[in-house]
Amino acid sequence: MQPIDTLINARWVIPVNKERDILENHSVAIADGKIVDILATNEAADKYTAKETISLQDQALIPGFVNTHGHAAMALFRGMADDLELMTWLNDHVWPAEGKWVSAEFVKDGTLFAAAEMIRSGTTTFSDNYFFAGEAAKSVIESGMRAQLCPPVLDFPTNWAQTPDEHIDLITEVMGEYKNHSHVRVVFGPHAPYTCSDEPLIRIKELADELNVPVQMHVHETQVEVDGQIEQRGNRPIRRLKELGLLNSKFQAVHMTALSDEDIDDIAEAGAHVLHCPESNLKLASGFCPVDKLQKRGINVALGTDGAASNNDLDMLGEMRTAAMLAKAVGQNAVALPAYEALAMATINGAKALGWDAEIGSLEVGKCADITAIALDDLESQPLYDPVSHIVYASTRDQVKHVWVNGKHLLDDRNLTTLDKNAIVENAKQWQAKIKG
Ligand SMILES: CSC[C@H]1O[C@@H](n2cnc3c(O)ncnc32)[C@H](O)[C@@H]1O
Ligand SMILES: [Zn+2]
Repeated sequence: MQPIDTLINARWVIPVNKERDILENHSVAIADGKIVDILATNEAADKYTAKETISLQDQALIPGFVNTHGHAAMALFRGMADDLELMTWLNDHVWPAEGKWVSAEFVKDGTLFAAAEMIRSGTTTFSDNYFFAGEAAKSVIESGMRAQLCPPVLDFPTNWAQTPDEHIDLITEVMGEYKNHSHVRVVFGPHAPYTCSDEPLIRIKELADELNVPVQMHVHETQVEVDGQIEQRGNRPIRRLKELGLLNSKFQAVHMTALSDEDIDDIAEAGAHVLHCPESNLKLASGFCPVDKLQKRGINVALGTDGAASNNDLDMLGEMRTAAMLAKAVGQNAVALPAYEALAMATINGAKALGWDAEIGSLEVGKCADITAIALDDLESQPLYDPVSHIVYASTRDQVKHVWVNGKHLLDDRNLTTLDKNAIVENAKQWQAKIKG
């Protein structure tokens, strides 16, 4: 008998591996935060003595969701400015509000608030494109989640820094603090082609190469952006980034609508990743990312919610369903993005996009035990022919019952173990009262 920390028995284990397996009546054995075995439940009891055994009847274990793009602390602006197109939303509402309210305290509180929502909807790793990254990092660690932090660089002053160089210096400082951290990675997050001139982008490219870190950026969010950049700089945004040397296999391009065939060639040749945020794109009427076309060119497409101020939730189950539906509509092809591929987009593709796939993104021996359990026992999940179909097309986040990160139980039968839900709700209400004035 081999000693382990945790044995989870489940009706289904969906590893999201290359074989696209669905394993029935299987168990996941965990020791030192890692998956050490996945085996039939009737064999597990004879092989392992676990400090803790958890049996989940009619629940499915999947890899924790990887939310590849968002602005966590903006959860405190949820519902503040709805039903607007991107530039009106940013210029007339979001940027003025950020100028008034964003601070170290706002980011600490907002990131904890967002982390609580993400854990309760099955996300184990997220990417955060926001200011005061040092504060965000502390909240990530408190929550027990993993995060890629990509603090922004903009041409204009923000509450975090006055100049592009000051933004970059602050980013490299936080990067140094969290070098080799197991749960936090810090990368560059230049905001967008229309807010970043060549000079800071060239400096970011040089530093990213030197430090071997990714770059994440909003690119081709709308047709208006593309047309404006052609007029202002004589180039399409993706081509400009290629010419500046930024487009490579560590580049994470958020949104990617309004794409020409040449844009797709540029992304495919570079091996860059596309971070698709379907609900934010729909709500801001930004445009459509041609997911099916990109995947057929071998481009890795991952999934993100964007911030709760434009989505308006941080729910990867909902995002996955929307992505699967929208891919069919945009591709005019009902076969586009089938259920298992949508699940892969929300898990292993996200891990690949963040360069974290050696450790997370699938349930495989040797990987970290970042696991989400979804209940499929209630009326809404019957009859059940295929658990993956139900997870993608017929499940809601209240069905997320358990979440583990690195083997640590962060959500236990829908109760947060690292965060105080009532205190977080109270704190969010206080921010709302202040912001509303
Ligand atoms: C890059 S982080 C800081 C910056 O980005 C703004 N932002 C939030 N959501 C979006 C979006 O969908 N497109 C462009 N910019 C966005 C956020 O408010 C911050 O100012
Ligand atoms: Zn965004």
